[in-house]
Amino acid sequence: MNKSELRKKIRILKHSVSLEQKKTESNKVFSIIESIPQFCRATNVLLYHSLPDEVITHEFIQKWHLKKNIFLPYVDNDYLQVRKYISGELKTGKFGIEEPTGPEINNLSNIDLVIVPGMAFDMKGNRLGRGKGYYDKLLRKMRCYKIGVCYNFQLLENIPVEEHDFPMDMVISPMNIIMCHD
Ligand SMILES: Nc1nc2c(c(=O)[nH]1)N(C=O)[C@@H](CNc1ccc(C(=O)N[C@@H](CCC(=O)O)C(=O)O)cc1)CN2
Ligand SMILES: Nc1ncnc2c1ncn2[C@@H]1O[C@H](COP(=O)(O)OP(=O)(O)OP(=O)(O)O)[C@@H](O)[C@H]1O
Repeated sequence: MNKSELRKKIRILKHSVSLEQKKTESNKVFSIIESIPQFCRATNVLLYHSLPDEVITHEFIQKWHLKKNIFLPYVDNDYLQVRKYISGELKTGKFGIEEPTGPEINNLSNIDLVIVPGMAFDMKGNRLGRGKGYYDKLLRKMRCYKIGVCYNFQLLENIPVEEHDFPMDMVISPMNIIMCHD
């Protein structure tokens, strides 16, 4: 199956999960994240503000934003830029995503951990995104630990990989913790 066929398949599967189920599964994913050392020792965490079909981050952002520095991406033409999340300071951007309006950071090397959404991930840490290449371009500029998060049905044995795709170090679903490097 190629990338666009896979996206179609995942989109259909996403409709079979209720909001209640999504909330329960998202809580599981983020309680796993709270237990892993890469999160515990991180000061600066790049998260995402979830869309309705993604692992839900809203409560997690609220819970942690005063204890750690939480950063969120925003779409700037063909690239993602990063801003610090400040409570309540969000504005709907391109694609209907709530984006931060706080101070912009240029130095991505200060980010300790990035938590990445995806349409699907595989056991090697490969990621299938929404097909715009935004995260691929951002992640290759970042040296820090990268965790992909998804629901169980989004974790696949293999997904097609292209040269520009950037792999995760770990993938977490409610039922699986995949360490992607040997
Ligand atoms: N919550 C969240 N924030 C994110 C991303 C994401 O995937 N999730 N991004 C990850 O890159 C960036 C935004 N990229 C996005 C790219 C496409 C679509 C989207 O809705 N695409 C439609 C098709 C729209 C079109 O082609 O015009 C779709 O998937 O149905 C959304 C976000 C930055 N912020
Ligand atoms: N590092 C890069 N530099 C330039 N173009 C890139 C880069 N990475 C990806 N692209 C372009 O982005 C397009 C979409 O790539 P792909 O289908 O892998 O996106 P994706 O990872 O699924 O999406 P996203 O990262 O936005 O969630 C491709 O046509 C590719 O040419």
